[in-house]
Amino acid sequence: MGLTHNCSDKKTLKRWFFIDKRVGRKPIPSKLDDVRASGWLDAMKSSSPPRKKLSKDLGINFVSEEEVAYRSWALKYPSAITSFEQIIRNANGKKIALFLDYDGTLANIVVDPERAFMTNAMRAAVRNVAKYFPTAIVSGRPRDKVYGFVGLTDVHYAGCHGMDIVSPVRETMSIANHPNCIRSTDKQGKEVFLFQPANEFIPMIDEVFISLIEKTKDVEGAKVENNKFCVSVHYRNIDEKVWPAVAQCVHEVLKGYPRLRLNYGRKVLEIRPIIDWNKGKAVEFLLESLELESEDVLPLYIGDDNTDEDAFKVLREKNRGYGILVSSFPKETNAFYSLRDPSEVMEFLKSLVRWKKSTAAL
Ligand SMILES: O=P(O)(O)OC[C@H]1O[C@H](O[C@H]2O[C@H](CO)[C@@H](O)[C@H](O)[C@H]2O)[C@H](O)[C@@H](O)[C@@H]1O
Repeated sequence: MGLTHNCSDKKTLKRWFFIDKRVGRKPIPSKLDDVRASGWLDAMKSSSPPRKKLSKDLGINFVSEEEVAYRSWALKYPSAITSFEQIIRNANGKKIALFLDYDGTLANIVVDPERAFMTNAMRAAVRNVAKYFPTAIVSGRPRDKVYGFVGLTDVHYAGCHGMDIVSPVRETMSIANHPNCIRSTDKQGKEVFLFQPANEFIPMIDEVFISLIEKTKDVEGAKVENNKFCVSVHYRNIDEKVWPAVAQCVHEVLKGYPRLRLNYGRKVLEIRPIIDWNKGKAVEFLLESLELESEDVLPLYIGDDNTDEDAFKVLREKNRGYGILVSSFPKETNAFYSLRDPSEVMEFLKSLVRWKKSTAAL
């Protein structure tokens, strides 16, 4: 009983499920060796581990195993809240610039990507912090979409993992003459640079999107998002037993597109162009266009996902600033500091504002 190439074959998908439930056998036919051998499944499983239930406090001083592991990990990546004074000391009078990821950083992870709203309290915190520090949001979502969620005009936006940036015009920028850097006007009528280095991939991304919608149409819980320069295939709401079939669909489609590659996000497979551009490059671009490339600027980048690692890496390697990883479980990272979740991100942003106000009053 082999699995056909066509993952939208209803019978095949049902068969996967049924056999596994009935006899507990692994329903992995040979074609799936591709996705297993290449480590896709392991990466899918580890991309966003489910929150383990914390053991109940039984009235005695009890710290769960997970908490012990987290605390020991946090010795290497200390909390940006408890290390706040240290961060400020290290800034040593430099101007702080803030880069913020969206999903999992400014908004909690939720089952429906269309409903990943940020709270009004978080919006107010971002609005306030942007009054005192240059602030940019760098998201995997299309720029318009993330703007739709955030709705603030005083922050800068880079969408699609940095493949869709609007920035102030700066004639001296090396990238100003790049064919994909065009002058445009923003919603307020201001002249801006629109930098979309993966422009030529839009038709290819549309094609892949249509083909993945078709192939996954019978997979319960599958969601395919067209993010203009990349495609997200969400498996958060798919039964884990069907993940190999979904991985296989994506694998099959990608075979026909050697100029596209795969990234793992939080319960999402992200297909994107093979170009030398990522969130790290986007941060460098924004630092330059916002005239923040000087040594007197300390960039802080807060993010929760694998794609944010590119930005953490740039800051670490260039010894420029600090990455702050948002994670409630231990994870290898290029960040320097950590925060557990968006509520701690909000607390950190508020601390920055309080500190700025207190020093301004001196
Ligand atoms: O760079 P980000 O702003 O973090 O965007 C990355 C992806 O975020 C969204 O997916 C994630 O959040 C969803 C809502 O909480 C969640 O349902 C999903 O499981 C997460 O992977 C977005 O939908 C993706 O397109 C972005 O690439």
